[in-house]
Parts: sequence; C-alpha cells; structure tokens
Amino acid sequence: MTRVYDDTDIAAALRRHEHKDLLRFITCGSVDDGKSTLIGRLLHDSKRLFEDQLAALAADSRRHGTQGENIDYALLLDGLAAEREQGITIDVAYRFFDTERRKFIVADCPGHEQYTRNMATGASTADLAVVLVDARKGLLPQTRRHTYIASLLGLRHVVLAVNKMDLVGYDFAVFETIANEYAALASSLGIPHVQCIPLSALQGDNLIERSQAMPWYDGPALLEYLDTVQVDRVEAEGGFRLPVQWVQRPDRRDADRDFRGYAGTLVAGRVAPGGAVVVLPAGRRSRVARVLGPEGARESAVAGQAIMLVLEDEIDVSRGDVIAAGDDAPEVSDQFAAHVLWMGEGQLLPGRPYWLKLGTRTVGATVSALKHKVDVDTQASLAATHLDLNEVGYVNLSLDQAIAFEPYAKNRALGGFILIDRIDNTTVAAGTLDFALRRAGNLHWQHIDVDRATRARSLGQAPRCVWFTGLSGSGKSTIANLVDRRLQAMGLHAFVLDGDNVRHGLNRDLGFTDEDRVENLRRVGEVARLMTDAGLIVLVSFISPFRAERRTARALFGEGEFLEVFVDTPMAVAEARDVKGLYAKARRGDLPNFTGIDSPYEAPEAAELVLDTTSAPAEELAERVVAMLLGRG
Ligand SMILES: Nc1ncnc2c1ncn2[C@@H]1O[C@H](COP(=O)(O)OS(=O)(=O)O)[C@@H](OP(=O)(O)O)[C@H]1O
Ligand SMILES: Nc1ncnc2c1ncn2[C@@H]1O[C@H](COP(=O)(O)OP(=O)(O)O)[C@@H](O)[C@H]1O
Repeated sequence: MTRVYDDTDIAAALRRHEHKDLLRFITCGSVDDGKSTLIGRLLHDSKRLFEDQLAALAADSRRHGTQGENIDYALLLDGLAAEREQGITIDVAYRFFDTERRKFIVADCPGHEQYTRNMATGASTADLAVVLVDARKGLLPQTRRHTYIASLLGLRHVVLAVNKMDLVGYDFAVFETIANEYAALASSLGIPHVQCIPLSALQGDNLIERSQAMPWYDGPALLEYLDTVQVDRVEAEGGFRLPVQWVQRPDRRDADRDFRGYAGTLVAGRVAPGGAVVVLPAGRRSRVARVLGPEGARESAVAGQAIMLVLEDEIDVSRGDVIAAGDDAPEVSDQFAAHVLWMGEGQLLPGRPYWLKLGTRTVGATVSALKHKVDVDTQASLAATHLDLNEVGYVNLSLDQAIAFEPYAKNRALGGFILIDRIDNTTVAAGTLDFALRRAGNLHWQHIDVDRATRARSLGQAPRCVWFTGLSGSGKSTIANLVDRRLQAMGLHAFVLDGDNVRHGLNRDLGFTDEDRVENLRRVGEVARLMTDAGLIVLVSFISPFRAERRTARALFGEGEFLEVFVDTPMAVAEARDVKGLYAKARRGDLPNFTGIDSPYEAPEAAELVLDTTSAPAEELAERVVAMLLGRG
C-alpha cells in the first residue's frame, strides 16, 4: 500500500483516514535552505515511502540529483518538470502523508522571491507554517517575507526549522542567536505560537526522532511536534455561520412539497434545531427547524461540517447569503479596510472594477483608495499609486452590494476573499478584510421627489451617454462638437464633456499615468451619469484607452442608454495631423505616457458605432451619430 499520495489521491486518502485529525501545513524557505530535502526525508523516514518508489528515486537521483550516488531527497518533491530544469521550486506542490495519530497535507511553497503568490495560495488553508533557514545564513529577507505572509494569512503557529546544524558543528550559540531573532520577528507580527527546532535534514537530526548530536536541545523533533501540536481554530467559537452554497427547492413529486433546504459548509460555531437565525445581508429572521447531514436528520452540527438547514418560516434565501445565529450574527457592510496581495500580471489600479468573491458570494468591487503598500521584507509602509505582481497593499474596498463578513483574524472563511479580473476572469489578488469602514453604515440614499423619468419627459428627450473613444487627434472633439451643434439646432439638450476641458477643472489633479487615467474616467463616468439623471444627452470625448474603464462607465447606465463610438483613426494618420504638436513632443521624449507611443490604447471590440475618419468627412460622421441617437441608425 502506498502512503505518499498525489493531489488526485488526496480525497480518497482522506476518506480512508476519516477518523484521524488533519493538520494542514506549509513549508517555505529560500531556494538553498534544503526544504525539499527536509520534506522528502520526513516522508521517507516516517516509513511512508515504499520499495518501488525508492527504486525509482534512486534511479532519478543518479540522473538528476546533486548528491552523487546518494539518494537526493529533494527529487521526491520536485513534481514539476520545470523545477528540475531550473533547480528551483516554482509552484505549490501538495503532498499527503500520515502517522498513527494524524494525517497531514503539506503545501510545499516556493522559496524564490518571485513566487510570493504561490505561498499565499498554500497558506490560505494551512494551520501551520514550517519556515526553513540555513543555520549558516540565519534570517534572510525571504524568511521575513514568508513570515509576514504567514501572519497576514492568519497562521497562528510557526515552526522555525534551523537546518544544516551539522554544518555549524551543532553549535548551540548559532541556534540560539537565530531563534531569538526569529522570536522577536514573530512577536512583532503577532504570531502567538513559535517553535524553533535545530535540525539537519540531510543527516536526519531532529526530524523524526530527537538527535544525539544536540544534547543541549530538549524540545521535540519536527515530526513529533507536528504530530502533537494543538492548533487554535478560532472558528470553533462563537455563533454559527453558514454561507449558502445552494438552495434545495421543493420538488413537485416530493411528498413534502414545502421542503426548502439551504446547503453549505458551516464555517463557525454550532447549530441545532430550535435556534434563532438571521439571514444576511437582508436581515430576515427565523428559527432552525431541522439540521440534515449526509445520513439524515441530526441533533446538531459544528464548524467544518457540510449540512443542510431547514427553517421554520418560508423566507427568501439565496446562494451567497449567510445564515447565522440570530443572537450573534456577523456584521454587514459594503466598505472595508483590507490587505490585498496582488497576483495579477498587470497592475492593481485604484478605481478599476473587479469581482470580489468571498465565501459563496460574488459582488462587484473597486479599490477606492490604496493607502500604502507594505515592504514585505521589512514590513515598512510605503506610499504607492498602484501594486505590481507579488506586492501587498493596504486598501479601502468599496463593493456594489453589502455582504455579511467577519474580520479575517476572527474567521478566515468570512474574511478572506479573492479579486477576479472582469475581462479575463483570472484571479488577480487574495485579500483579508480587516474591518468595515464606518461611513458605509452611515450613508443612505436621499430620496428626491422629481425622478429621472419626469426630468427627461419635461425636456422632451431620452437621456443618453454617447461615449467617444479614440487616439489623441483621432477626431473625437471635432465630431462631438458637430453632434452637439446639430442636437442644439433640433431643440434637444446636450452637453459635451471633453477630456482637455474637464482636466482643467474637476480633474486638474490628474496626469496621464495608468492610475490617473483610471480615476479620470471613473469621475467623468459619474458626472455623465448625473447629467443623464438631469435628462441630458451627454457627449463624452475622452481618449478612454482602457476597456475596463469603458465597461465600468457602461455599467452606470441603463440598457440602451450608453452608446460607445469608436473614432477609428490609424495612429499614423492621427500623428500626421498632430493638431496640438503633442505627437512630435512625445517622439522627442518630452511627453511621457503618450497614448499610442508609450501608453497603450485598447480598441473597442463591440462599440455601438465605428467611425472611420479616413473615409468620410467629420460632418458626415457626426450625422451618423445623430442618426443613431434618434434611432434612425
Ligand atoms: N500623455 C498624454 N497622453 C494622451 N493625451 C495627453 C497626454 N498629455 C496631454 N494630453 C492631452 O490630454 C488629452 C487627453 O485627455 P483624456 O482625459 O481624454 O485622456 S484619458 O482618457 O484619461 O486617457 C489629449 O486630448 P485629445 O488630443 O483631444 O485626445 C491631449 O491633448
Ligand atoms: N473625418 C474626420 N473626422 C474628424 N476629424 C477630422 C477628420 N478628418 C480630419 N480631421 C481633423 O483631425 C483633427 C482631430 O482633432 P480633434 O478633434 O481635436 O481630435 P481628438 O479630440 O480626438 O484629439 C482635427 O484637426 C480635424 O479637423
């Protein structure tokens, strides 16, 4: 029977070992700290490897290994081909092993500094981190970074494995200096439980059994510690929380036609029939009628169990809601202070819309302010306007709907989130909610009696936002101006918002970096929306080079109200026109971040209208816009 499992076998293995307690841990350290050797040896020496695997390993070691004729334990973990080629670990590899007492899932996190995001991935579900250092080198910037990420992701237990003690003559003084320095670091980060263990992964000292080589150490060997440590699981305390994964609706063939069950995994507390509940974010109240598990009705359920709840009253509950204890419910908010670890290839830009997924709920979100970024090596706060790959920032988040949440430190399931790019659906950040911003609860919509429709009627027109986008000099202002004149002549009420003009006033504080353009467009979108609320036809003439911001603007308007017009002029033509001499300036290097030269322009993919300014005069193109507006297009 094999006892070292691949990812795919984990579920099956877990079923076989259901009665045993599970400890999830991550290992992290620098490339040369001997991490892979340590885990390989841990698996090997705990007799979880079997003969055929050992034979394969011996053959591999001779081919790829760095240990001559000896077995290279590092190869046990190097699942990815690329790792072998580069000699560094580049992704999280999960391994499963067990002892008589416990089963373990190890996420082996990369040491290379480019791969902080992989560590965050591994740490988000772990109970404990094993941080490796080389006894000869002591704490390195990576050690600090990994410890910071571990604390950010709520790990309350860290083992500092001081490896390669054999190479420092098993010297107590070396160990003591490192251990003291690390204890200070962990305490400054608020990590409550730290165990420092001196060991040699290569020699097997203090790995499985206590080593004779270091009689001065009277603590546990690594495996012994992992086997017995009692991890804090804060989720077990307090009122229960059930993020609803799916709703079982009544089936017409069902004997019990009123049956309505809410299924999910309990992420905190304990629930039993009769208990008062509140459904969030709406705040509807009821009581638990029944608690169902896979084997039928049960008397209660606790955090970690997958259940279905049946309530006494028929109330509206949908996927993404949180059912919680009526007398101890989480808060609801739509504005937060949060930490984010940026994993996107592009930059995080405040003001750009993302999807935020927290538990079973997905809502629209923007970073409304980037307060600072954190230097993960020193934990210093640095001023920043954006985040790059692997950077950590402290931000204000604004959601387009309120959600039930808890601070991450209290509950990882209701405080941990990811941000998803709206265009390509990739995960671009992992984050932790710290607290709700007070203003969220204190702001309300003020009702105004004269509504949008009434205003539009009194102006005798349908409000619209016509959004011209195109390169500088493409012809946006020229055409918008002609459209404005025509509408005016027809007795309609229009207004031109032109980039150049708005940048003289409202947006005077903004320049042409990506982050400033995002904010520029966010503001003008909001202004355009207010103007359509007032009943106007708004002609927005901004380069608006990014798809994401045009999409955000569109989302502010009702169906059919937002009309995107791509003023399609080839770069060479716009540059030849060079109305304001800006292209020449940019080519000389006197105007940085110029669109089309050293700042991107993302052409629309589905504009309502595309105007080719090289094939028709401006007047004719303006006429096409008017025709579209009047429904004659
Ligand atoms: N670096 C750089 N890049 C692009 N444009 C620049 C730059 N510096 C100044 N200008 C002038 O600013 C006008 C564009 O402002 P916008 O607000 O429309 O730009 S954006 O939508 O925020 O990208 C633009 O006006 P138009 O030529 O009418 O498009 C330029 O005149
Ligand atoms: N078919 C056309 N449509 C719009 N502008 C044109 C056209 N053909 C030539 N032009 C010229 O191109 C220039 C466009 O400048 P402008 O409208 O200020 O562009 P933008 O506002 O996009 O920067 C103007 O000088 C305009 O006369």
